[in-house]
Amino acid sequence: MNIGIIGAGYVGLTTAAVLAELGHAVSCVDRDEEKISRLNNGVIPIYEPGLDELVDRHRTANRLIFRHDVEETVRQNDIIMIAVGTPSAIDGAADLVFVRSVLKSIASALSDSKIIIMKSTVPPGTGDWAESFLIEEGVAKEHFEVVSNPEFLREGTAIYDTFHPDRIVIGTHNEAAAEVVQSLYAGIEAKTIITGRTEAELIKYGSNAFLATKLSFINELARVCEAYGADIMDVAIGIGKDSRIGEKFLQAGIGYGGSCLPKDVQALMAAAAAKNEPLKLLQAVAEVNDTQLGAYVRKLEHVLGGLDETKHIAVWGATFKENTDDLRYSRAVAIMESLARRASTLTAYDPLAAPSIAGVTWKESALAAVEGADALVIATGWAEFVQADWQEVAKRMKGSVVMDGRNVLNRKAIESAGLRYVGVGRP
Ligand SMILES: NC(=O)c1ccc[n+]([C@@H]2O[C@H](COP(=O)([O-])OP(=O)(O)OC[C@H]3O[C@@H](n4cnc5c(N)ncnc54)[C@H](O)[C@@H]3O)[C@@H](O)[C@H]2O)c1
Ligand SMILES: O=c1ccn([C@@H]2O[C@H](COP(=O)(O)OP(=O)(O)O[C@H]3O[C@H](CO)[C@@H](O)[C@H](O)[C@H]3O)[C@@H](O)[C@H]2O)c(=O)[nH]1
Repeated sequence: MNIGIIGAGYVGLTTAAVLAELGHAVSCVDRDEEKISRLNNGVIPIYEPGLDELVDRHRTANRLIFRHDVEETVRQNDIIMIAVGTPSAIDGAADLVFVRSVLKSIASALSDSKIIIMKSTVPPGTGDWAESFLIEEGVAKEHFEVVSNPEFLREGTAIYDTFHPDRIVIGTHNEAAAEVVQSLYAGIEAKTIITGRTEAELIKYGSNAFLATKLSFINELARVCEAYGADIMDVAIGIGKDSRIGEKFLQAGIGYGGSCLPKDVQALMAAAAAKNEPLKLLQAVAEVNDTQLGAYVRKLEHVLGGLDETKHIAVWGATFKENTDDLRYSRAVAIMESLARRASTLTAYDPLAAPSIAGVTWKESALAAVEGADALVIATGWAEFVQADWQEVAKRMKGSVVMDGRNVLNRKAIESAGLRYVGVGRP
């Protein structure tokens, strides 16, 4: 099938590459001309394991093309997929400015029958609104069908997740359209859930809100563990073994970040509040996440016997999690911003990113960053940090404190190097 994907970001680019691999002819369009010209020169603008190889293969075979003319892409493809960003507005609601602008372009180009797939994460009711918007813009109802098809991939494992989703959700009451959308994914083995449009939109928000709830739950329980001298890692294993709860997403740490969980929790709260249904549970989930970092900085302060201008702190990690270059709502960046206001020297290293943060000096390697440090904070769980040479780290540091903000390190290896291990919710 001919598919036009609008938005060449983490979702658009990954989906485009996977659909090309499944045998479709895909045009991926972005208004960012520089991004498109880089893609046409074989430069992938984001880091996502396996993406470059897949894009390269299909671009060279002409099954995947990159362009920046949205209207032309709409005219030439029967299936249009919207994968633009839906960031948080000031009040936390999803800002649909990019979606609206894409719909305007679609309206101006649409003349024959199209299926418009909403891949972007959008609030409940957006599909209905998009349909009314297109009609108001003069498009005949019989010329299009808006279908919700939310995306559940995780950054860092986006290609794998797209080929092996837990489920494919298709939101439409139009059977013919549902069949066409389902056929796009032929070759992928997954349960397909065909439901209403608003239900599909809420499945996406409900999923992210539930994942965030699991994380804030375990992070809050980690605080109780700390107070009682218990180990959250053991507690989480015991809890997760109950199949009704599940073992995944129970890793305590300095809080969840990224471009999705924080914004989608806020957007669902805003959507619910707009209907006079304030979500108290999610409010608490967000609050726990917002205070998790502060609790950890206070712990560092306590362990160091004060955090002031005499201290040199090293931080490993900048991205919001490992295996991505994405810095959006990164807790690692937030912890550096907080520490930079208090410590005299802050050195940092990340394998992929070195964002400009006042007071932070970026080093070329993990070992260079710890030179002379009183304490080391692990803010992102990169494998490189897990596998560090702790004897060498101990030699280079001035102090001995290793704060494992992601509970990923091998405690024994650290302690046998003479260093002091401090995790989250661990004795
Ligand atoms: N990143 C993820 O892991 C992930 C996973 C699932 C769902 N989502 C959702 O998918 C959507 C996209 O997320 P993302 O992370 O890929 O965003 P992104 O910011 O990486 O990419 C969005 C792209 O859309 C382009 N764009 C914006 N307006 C445009 C327009 N009018 N015409 C053409 N291109 C335009 C931007 O230039 C950008 O390249 C969001 O709604 C997000 O919540 C993201
Ligand atoms: O046990 C865990 C798991 C994750 N995290 C943190 O939670 C955040 C989010 O992680 P993850 O969900 O793996 O990353 P995303 O790529 O943001 O993926 C989420 O957001 C996407 C965008 O909506 C969805 O598609 C995915 O299903 C959903 O997992 C990161 O800061 C992680 O460090 C933890 O602290 N402990």
